[in-house]
Amino acid sequence: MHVDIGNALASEVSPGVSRAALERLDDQVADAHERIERGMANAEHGYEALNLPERTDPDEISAAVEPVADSEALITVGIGGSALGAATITDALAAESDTEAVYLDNVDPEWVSNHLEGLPLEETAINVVSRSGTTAETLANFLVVRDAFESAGVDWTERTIVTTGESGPLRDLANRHDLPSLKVPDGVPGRFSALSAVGMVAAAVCGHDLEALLAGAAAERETLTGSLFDCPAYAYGATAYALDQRGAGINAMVPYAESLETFAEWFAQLWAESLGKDDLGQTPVRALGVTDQHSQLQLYRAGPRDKLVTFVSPGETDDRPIPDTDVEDLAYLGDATLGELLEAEFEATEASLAAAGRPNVRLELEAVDEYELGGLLYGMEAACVLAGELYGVNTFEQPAVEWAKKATRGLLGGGDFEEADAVAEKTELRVER
Ligand SMILES: O=P(O)(O)OC[C@H]1O[C@H](O)[C@H](O)[C@@H](O)[C@@H]1O
Repeated sequence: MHVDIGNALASEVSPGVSRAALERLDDQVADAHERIERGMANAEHGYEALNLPERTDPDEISAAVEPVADSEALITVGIGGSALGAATITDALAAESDTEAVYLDNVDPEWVSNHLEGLPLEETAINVVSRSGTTAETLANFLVVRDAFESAGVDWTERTIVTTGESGPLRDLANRHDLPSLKVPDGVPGRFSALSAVGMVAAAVCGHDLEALLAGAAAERETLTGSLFDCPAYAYGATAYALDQRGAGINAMVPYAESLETFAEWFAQLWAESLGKDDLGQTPVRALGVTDQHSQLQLYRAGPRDKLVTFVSPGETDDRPIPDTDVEDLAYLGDATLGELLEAEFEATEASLAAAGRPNVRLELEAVDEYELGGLLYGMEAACVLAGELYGVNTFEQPAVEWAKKATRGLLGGGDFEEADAVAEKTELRVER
């Protein structure tokens, strides 16, 4: 991954960060890097995630998925960090796989039923992922999926792989049915676990190259040094932090490839859950080039100066010529390809923001393949850990998410939680038709 922060400089945009300020920030980056290296060396909670390129064993994952390796479809049941990393990888590489990868993260009943109805269950694998093994949405969806397999006369125990923590209800279930199971590595929070079994079981079932994913991540790990000027990941994390400090409290992630749309979702969880605490943090927004040029660009170029736009350039992609036409005004299109049009729109949009003095940063991939994806995921995780150090927040916890979880359990009779009482105490000011 390369990063270009030229359009974040104060000489070009506002808010922007001056070269002198970046130099000063680099001292803080050096201190943060020392802290990060120490955390990695001591396998501390969270920091341990940055050791995954060396710790993850691709052979263990390949062996676990062996019985279902050639499945026509794969249902991954998980949510948040237990789904988005896997989905980012398999969505990005979908064109290279014959396996249809489906993710059941939501519990919208109609949506779940629609997904299950179209699948050839006797040729479908189930990948259940939950670090805690207790997440209501995941466990509920798994029970629904199991039931659908049983109703279709398919033995789900032959087709299921479990990835979970050392203990918990899902671990018990895996043991009881003797299911192939993998462990969520210790010290790795869900949103930092894409490069472990959590994200890579789905990739393995879909036939992707796990070693290349890890090699790309390992190459990015090699760039982690004490200076943002030598490390793309730190350059991104430090620039995003500095811009937030100067008023760009929103970070719009805009990949210029359909295949990377899920990456923006993964990034949103990483950035929001890791940095959104103590009244601090930068709000991630998901967008897609070129589509959202025609819906959101107006705001990004002319709205409040509270945004950083992060572009992701996918590098080399398959191309398709635009057929010639005898309509004179459209003749210029016939000389181009769809890829050239996409690239021109990307460069034009980037320039249009810079010309309006709006900060933007470019993440560059050479291609959307395993190696580059491994580097992108690792690089953004390292950027996030660095940003967390600069903000001074606890990057690896998410206490605010727990409140609604408890309230939900309380409402469903799953225990006595005072949070559930607050639901009944809601203030109403209804406007009725
Ligand atoms: O993997 P699980 O324990 O099922 O957790 C899944 C997700 O749910 C939680 O609410 C957390 O906020 C996320 O960080 C986590 O990734």
